Amino acid sequence: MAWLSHAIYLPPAGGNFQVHIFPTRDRARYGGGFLLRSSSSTRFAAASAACGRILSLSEEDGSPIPSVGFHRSARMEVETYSKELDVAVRVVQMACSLCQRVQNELVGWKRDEIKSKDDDSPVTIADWGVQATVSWVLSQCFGIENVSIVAEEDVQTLSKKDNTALLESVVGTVNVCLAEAPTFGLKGPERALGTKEVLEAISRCNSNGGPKGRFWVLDPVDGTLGFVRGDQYAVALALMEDGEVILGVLGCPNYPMNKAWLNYHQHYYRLMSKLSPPTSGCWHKGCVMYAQKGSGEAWMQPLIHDYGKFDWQNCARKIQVSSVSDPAFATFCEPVEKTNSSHSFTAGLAHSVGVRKQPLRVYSMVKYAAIARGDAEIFMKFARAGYKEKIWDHAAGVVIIQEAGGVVTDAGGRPLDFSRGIYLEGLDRGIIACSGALLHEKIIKAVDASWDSSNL
Ligand SMILES: Nc1ncnc2c1ncn2[C@@H]1O[C@H](COP(=O)(O)OS(=O)(=O)O)[C@@H](OP(=O)(O)O)[C@H]1O
Ligand SMILES: [Mg+2]
Ligand SMILES: [Mg+2]
Ligand SMILES: [Mg+2]
Repeated sequence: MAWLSHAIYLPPAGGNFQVHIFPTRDRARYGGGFLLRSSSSTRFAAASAACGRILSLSEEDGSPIPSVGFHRSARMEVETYSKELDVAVRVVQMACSLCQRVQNELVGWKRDEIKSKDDDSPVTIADWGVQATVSWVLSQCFGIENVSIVAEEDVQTLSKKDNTALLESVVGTVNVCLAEAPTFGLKGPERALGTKEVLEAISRCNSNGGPKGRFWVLDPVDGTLGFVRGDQYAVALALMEDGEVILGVLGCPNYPMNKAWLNYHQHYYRLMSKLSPPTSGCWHKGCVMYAQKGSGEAWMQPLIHDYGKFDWQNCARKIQVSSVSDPAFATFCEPVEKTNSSHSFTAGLAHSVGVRKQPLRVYSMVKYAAIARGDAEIFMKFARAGYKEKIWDHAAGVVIIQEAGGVVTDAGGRPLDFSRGIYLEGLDRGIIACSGALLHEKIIKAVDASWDSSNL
């Protein structure tokens, strides 16, 4: 925890600058928090990035700051998350490397290595492997007693007697990945983990979330269906504090830094690797996006295979949502599977607001990534009645879109509530993410106009 005193922040490296504080009325974007503005616009980025979540604000004499107005001088208690963000980005990079290795071996997979869960959704070595790896690394970096994780997978299937070969594969995959930790600037285990330790690491992710305290939210492989089909998927890690998403990191191993390579990627997979990749080096490496709430910035870096040789902060580039606000030129994306979201309802909505392009159907939170970096303008998801959205399917993506300048709410225009356990309780009808407020408002109105006549 750090203090911003008299509106002058002294960064650890020295130097100082003024920070002006504005209460924000933009609840959908900032959840009613405070915005920081430095006295010089060039310093704004540094100021907001340097400041973490604001815990309290008061006048110099300690009296509370009124809720409106402009403050030149204030005391500000902030929580900084630089270590958490650094570790989260590195471990997501490691997890992407694990997934790529497993996906590349996919062709040789036996069917029994892809398991079906009770809801018939698939789960693989990569899902368990990433969950074990992230859990182990976070515990190692922050202390086992300080780490609480809400995550998708459990050990039920893996612990069954007839799945010992599968469990062995998971343990092997985790150990190969953890052995790489030093190349990502992280500490690996002194000796390979045993079966018990891997199972423990997976099962430790048993937090139920909620409105208080700090916990991580992990979807080890989001879009497992896309993953097993050789298509898009994401590794999603978020940090929550007192019910708010503070950090979001999204690893997208098949989503190239440059959109132009995406078509190539799809073509490449369709032809089952009969093509040789383009010569431009890292086309296939995918990307990792990340953002810290309230910073007003979102970043993207390529998948990196050797952190030791890489100055990752310098190879990151800032991302921003698209500036297109005319629906006629907008692209809307949605889930691939129509069982996950009503394609007919969104087609009607798109038509009624004047969207002309065909929907971009993409597996996983790569849809959030597409909005955050301006490859698409609208994301809509309307699950069937009775389905409850889980926080790990959205947390990381939401904060990244918001910090890249976009808007994410439910269909009633309210922010998604991540504070009520593992589900997005109280979600009104569906999820709408847009690059800007204008498009967002149009979609919300269109939902209201057509909801009653829908079968949802
Ligand atoms: N019935 C139903 N309705 C809505 N959502 C569901 C449903 N079943 C599953 N899921 C969750 O959807 C995650 C994948 O969502 P997507 O939006 O990427 O859908 S799709 O794969 O593109 O069709 C997927 O995440 P992963 O399990 O991590 O792949 C699920 O949590
Ligand atoms: Mg799943
Ligand atoms: Mg998921
Ligand atoms: Mg998953």
